[in-house]
Amino acid sequence: MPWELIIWLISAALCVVLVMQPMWEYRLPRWLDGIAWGWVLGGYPLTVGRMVTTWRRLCIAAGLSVTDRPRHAVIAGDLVVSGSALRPSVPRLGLPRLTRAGLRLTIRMLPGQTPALFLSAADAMAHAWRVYAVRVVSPRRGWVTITATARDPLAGDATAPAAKAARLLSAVVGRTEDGGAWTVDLRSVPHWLVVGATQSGKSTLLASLVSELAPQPVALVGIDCKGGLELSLFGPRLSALASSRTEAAALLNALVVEIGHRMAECRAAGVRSVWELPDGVRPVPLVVLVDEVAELYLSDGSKAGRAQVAECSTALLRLAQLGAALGLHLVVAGQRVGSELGTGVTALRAQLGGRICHRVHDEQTAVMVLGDLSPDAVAVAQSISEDERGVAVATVGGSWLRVRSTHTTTEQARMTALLHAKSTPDLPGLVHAVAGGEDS
Ligand SMILES: Nc1ncnc2c1ncn2[C@@H]1O[C@H](COP(=O)(O)OP(=O)(O)OP(=O)(O)O)[C@@H](O)[C@H]1O
Repeated sequence: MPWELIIWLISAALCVVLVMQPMWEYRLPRWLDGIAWGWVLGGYPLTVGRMVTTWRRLCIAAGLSVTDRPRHAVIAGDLVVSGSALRPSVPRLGLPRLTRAGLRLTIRMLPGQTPALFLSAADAMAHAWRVYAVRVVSPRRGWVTITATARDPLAGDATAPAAKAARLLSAVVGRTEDGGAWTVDLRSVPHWLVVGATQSGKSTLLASLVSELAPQPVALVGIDCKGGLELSLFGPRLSALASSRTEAAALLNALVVEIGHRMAECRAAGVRSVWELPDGVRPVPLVVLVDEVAELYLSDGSKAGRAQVAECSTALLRLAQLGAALGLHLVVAGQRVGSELGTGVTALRAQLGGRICHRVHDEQTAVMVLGDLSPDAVAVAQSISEDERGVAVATVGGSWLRVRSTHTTTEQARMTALLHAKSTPDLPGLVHAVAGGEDS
């Protein structure tokens, strides 16, 4: 049977299966819910066909080919002809593996090639394969992983795929561009920095995070120097809330004292972290949410103001440096975290290993958030438009991904906080510190 006929028969069979989708889809097991069958049965085979047929031409046109022959040849005596070899080598196309929203393949680079070459060819690949976007990362030396996304999975209403956080301090806060659940896991990455212009979706992300952490046995502590406007929504589920810089300084100092106690406990038990303490003895994990961090660093110029900024800055830095092993986690949000706020904020930023960058106004902000960990993500963060609220670039498992938070409304956040108010751990030391700060 000629190949053409086999391909035609397979295509016809796939078309019939697609047309009959309503008749068989409801019989499928639940774990197959939400699969884009149009992509699986139609788009995926077509895209693989395009990849196979265009790969060689694409590599040559996009500069991904190499030639192992010399660029000139001696024809006779001192007559030399130079030029490009007629048949350059191209990297071997790996096996395209199906994902929920597209496909992924791994390619071994040829000697002398660098990931930057493939990175700059990403747009050409998306064009040749007619997919929404292509992303290239290099998980290990000599290899690149190419992820093609069929359509933008972050467009439209952003509800996270039905997934449950697997363990304590981990929260499913939205979805990723490859169609999976976006999980912020504070046990793997203890501290996070969330940056974005006004109305980009920072508070909504914090609301999703709090909604996920609220049912867990953790203490949530808020610092919101915008008068508590944002975080007071979660009031019933917060163990303490500071709504001015004076209160914040008092609360941060009380947290430093708390981690001092935890350190002493660990030392007495001969362990290196609270996670090694037995269940009944281990202190409750603390998650400190800071909204608009710049407010902690901006002083009115007075001596007292400067002293308070220094106090907050030192305390936050100590918490970031020592907190992870002692069950204290920071989630710090703001519009900018530049060096204009002082050296303290730069030192703090270096301690916040998890980064989430929403839409930003300028390149420097994106560089500040992602430049040191994922320089190739800077341009992607800058391309987030005003309409893409809640869309961000986030560091995920040593790499980065475009993500979108679950759209948690003010009302939903308030209800969740009320519902789980009973699980709020009592931390009188922190509450007294805030009250003391309020009085002074
Ligand atoms: N994931 C999302 N999906 C849909 N809409 C969203 C999403 N995230 C945020 N929004 C919408 O964007 C708007 C701004 O969101 P949000 O208040 O979280 O931004 P922000 O960065 O905290 O702003 P500000 O700094 O001014 O407080 C809200 O109207 C919200 O409903």
